[in-house]
Amino acid sequence: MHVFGLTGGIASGKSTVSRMLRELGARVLDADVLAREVVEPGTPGLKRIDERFPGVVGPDGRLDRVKLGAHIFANAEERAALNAIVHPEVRALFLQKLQALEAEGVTHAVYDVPLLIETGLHTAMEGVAVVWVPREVQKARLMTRDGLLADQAEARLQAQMPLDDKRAHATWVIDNSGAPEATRPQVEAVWRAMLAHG
Ligand SMILES: CC(C)(COP(=O)(O)OP(=O)(O)OC[C@H]1O[C@@H](n2cnc3c(N)ncnc32)[C@H](O)[C@@H]1O)[C@@H](O)C(=O)NCCC(=O)NCCS
Ligand SMILES: Nc1ncnc2c1ncn2[C@@H]1O[C@H](COP(=O)(O)OP(=O)(O)OP(=O)(O)O)[C@@H](O)[C@H]1O
Repeated sequence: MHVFGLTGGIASGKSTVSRMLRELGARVLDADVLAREVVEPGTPGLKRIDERFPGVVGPDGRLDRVKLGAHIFANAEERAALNAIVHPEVRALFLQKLQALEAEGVTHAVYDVPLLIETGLHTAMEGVAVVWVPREVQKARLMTRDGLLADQAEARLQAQMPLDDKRAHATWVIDNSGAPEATRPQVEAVWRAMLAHG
């Protein structure tokens, strides 16, 4: 199995690129989706979160994501504690999903992970695509999409590794600063390059 990483920054267009890859026939595993699955009601992951972060599991037995998000995005130590619970579970589920794809006969898969480079996982990938836009474009799209003020958008940008640093780890840089029509052919070229492996 050939596995490639896809990453970017907040509002850089990773979801847009992931959708284009799927349209081309790529099988894409999404770490954000896996991270939701491992904290479904009744999972050992949710039990550990409930123990470590009292009050974030509601009376319905579901994780209050807004509450936990407000808590961990404001505090690096608490964020690390959450990561220590969730990331190993995500890793195990990823390997399980990968095996299932392999059993289906899939030879090339893409793993879409916002924190791919921050967690060092990029070194385990056969290649890494980084969705890049200039910082001003990133900030403007973030403000528009999430209805944020400039300083709120700035705080979120500052919680992440800058895209200019991420691109230094890229096998392929997808420049999403133009119209989607300008991004699509780049995504096609990256998918062709991925398929050329193996
Ligand atoms: C804190 C939680 C409950 C907030 O949930 P919410 O539904 O509001 O956000 P969602 O999960 O859709 O994430 C949105 C984006 O936030 C960023 N983000 C999420 N978790 C983290 C983190 N631990 N550190 C830095 N950025 C993060 C990513 O860019 C992600 O794409 C949730 O993000 C979570 O459980 N995070 C820990 C797991 C994790 O690290 N997930 C990221 C990929 S494995
Ligand atoms: N090429 C483009 N031109 C104009 N707008 C775009 C383009 N690509 C994406 N956008 C818009 O920018 C915003 C961010 O894009 P998208 O949601 O794909 O980013 P993302 O990297 O997946 O973000 P996050 O990780 O925060 O979920 C969206 O509102 C999207 O519609």
